[in-house]
Parts: sequence; C-alpha cells; structure tokens
Amino acid sequence: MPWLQLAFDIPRAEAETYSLNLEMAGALSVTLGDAGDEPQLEPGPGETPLWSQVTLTALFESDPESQALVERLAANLTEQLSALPRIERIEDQVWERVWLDTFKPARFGRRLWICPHGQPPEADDAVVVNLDPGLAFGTGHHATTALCLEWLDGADLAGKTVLDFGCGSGILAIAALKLGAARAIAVDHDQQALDATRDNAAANGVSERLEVYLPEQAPEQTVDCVLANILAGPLVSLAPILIARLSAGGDLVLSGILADQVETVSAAYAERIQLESPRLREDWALVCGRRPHT
Ligand SMILES: C[S@@+](CC[C@H](N)C(=O)[O-])C[C@H]1O[C@@H](n2cnc3c(N)ncnc32)[C@H](O)[C@@H]1O
Repeated sequence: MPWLQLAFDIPRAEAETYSLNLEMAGALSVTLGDAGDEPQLEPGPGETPLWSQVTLTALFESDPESQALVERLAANLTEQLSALPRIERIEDQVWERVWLDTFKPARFGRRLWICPHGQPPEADDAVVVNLDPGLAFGTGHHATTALCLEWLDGADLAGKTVLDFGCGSGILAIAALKLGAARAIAVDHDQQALDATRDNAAANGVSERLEVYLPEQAPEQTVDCVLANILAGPLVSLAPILIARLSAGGDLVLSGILADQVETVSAAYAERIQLESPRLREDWALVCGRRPHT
C-alpha cells in the first residue's frame, strides 16, 4: 500500500510542537533526523546556540482525503517556513522503516559502530553503540559528531573518566563508555537531550556508569577527557569552565567548529592546552589537545 510523505526542515526547538500538530492532524508517524545544515553561527546574547534545523518527516495514508489534507498542510507550512515542504509518494514501504532507511549502521575509525536499534554491523570486533536520537542531535551522521567519534576510536580510554558537554543524544559519552571509559558525565541545557541520553544509555547497558546533568547541576570535578561538540561561540565562552574540568594530562576534544573558526577557538585554549593540528572533515574542524602536567 502506498503512502504520502510530507517532509520539511524546521528549527529543532520547534520540532516537538510541529510533531504533535502533525500527529493530531492525522499523521501515521512523525520522525526526525539531523538536517545536516549550517548551525546558527553567531547566536546573539541570551540566544541558545542550538543546531538550527531538523528534518521532520510525516507519513499519511494515500487515499483522496489524506491527499487533500497533506496538500492543505503543505500550503500552511509554505507560509510559515523559509524552505518549501516536500511531498512524496512512497510505494510499498513499511512506515517504521522510513527513518531507519536514512539511518544505517556506520563505522567511525577502526572498530566503533553507531547503529539503529536492531541493525547490528557485520564485523566481529565491532564496538557498537545502538542509538535512537529521539528529538536530540547526534546520530554520528553529522561531520562534527563523526570527527569526535573517530577521535574516540583512536584514543586509549581504558579506566578513564569523560565529560561530554553538550551531549545531545549522548552519543559521545556512550561511545566513550563502550570503548572502555570507566565513567562519563553528560551535560546539556536541553531537557530532551538529557532524556534521550538516559534512554540511550539504558539501551546500551551503560546507565550505571553515566551521570546526566543540566549544566548548573553538574559536579565540578575534574575528568581525564572533556568532549564538547557545541559551536565556536559557546566553545570560546565556555573555555575557562571546560579547561577547569580537565585533569593535568587530560585530553580536550572540541568540535562544532567551522574550518575558518579554528584560530578563534584555539586562541581561547592555547594558553592552558597543548593543541594539536586540527583534524578536518567537510567544512568542519576538530580542535584537540592535552592539558600539561605543570
Ligand atoms: C551539536 S549538538 C552535539 C550533540 C552530540 N554531543 C554530538 O556530538 O552529536 C550540541 C548540543 O549541545 C547542547 N548545548 C549547546 N550549548 C550548550 C551549553 N551552553 N550548555 C549545555 N549544552 C549546550 C545542545 O542542546 C545540543 O544538544
């Protein structure tokens, strides 16, 4: 049986409202994915530096009544959105699979795999994170997350403590735990991200080693590795906090930085951190380094 699919990009903060409205209008399913867009580069004072867009995909039956409904919804959305909504006829699909079809198992580095639930990789030595990002950012398919996952895969995390600041789906903290870290602290100012992180930690069997906090409630202890995939602006303003959380000899990993923002971000950390050459992927850069012992 064919289906009608309505897809459009919206600010992530509005995803829940749009999802609820579409479900109330009669959508059979509503799914969200990272839109892979450019972030809001310079959030204004008091603005939340969120990754700006998600792609929302709603599925409807394809009878004439639903067709008329979808066209009406698309016309309304056209007035509200900067980009046009897309209507597509989907033939013979199981609707639950529409999201999964865009989220495939993917390998990062040598052995780290991020997989949708129920889709294991075909590799014997794989370290697997099963993920459902929910409303939160982080499936590994964005270059900024991929850069962090590749760094984690190459790191010696055995027995270490990790802080994932701006955890989103919890993907980095959970990957670190699966790769051998003893304990992780995940922090985000978005409650939905904290919920997604808790759910994903439980699904990966690492809840007992993962603590989840809003920034103002996070413990002020030091850790062996600080990961922060946020944006250049917040990374600069958070520099004193992130450096203070890092033990001597610990690793700092910063992502969410466009290649031409590397100098600005590096300048905020260079006095206290021995920085390596940035790692690049698409237009994005990972800035990493180590806090010296003295
Ligand atoms: C780009 S996502 C990264 C998610 C995940 N760590 C990853 O690598 O895919 C950035 C996350 O940082 C959070 N965030 C942004 N600014 C923050 C801040 N100042 N304090 C805490 N969380 C913040 C956002 O809510 C979002 O979940």
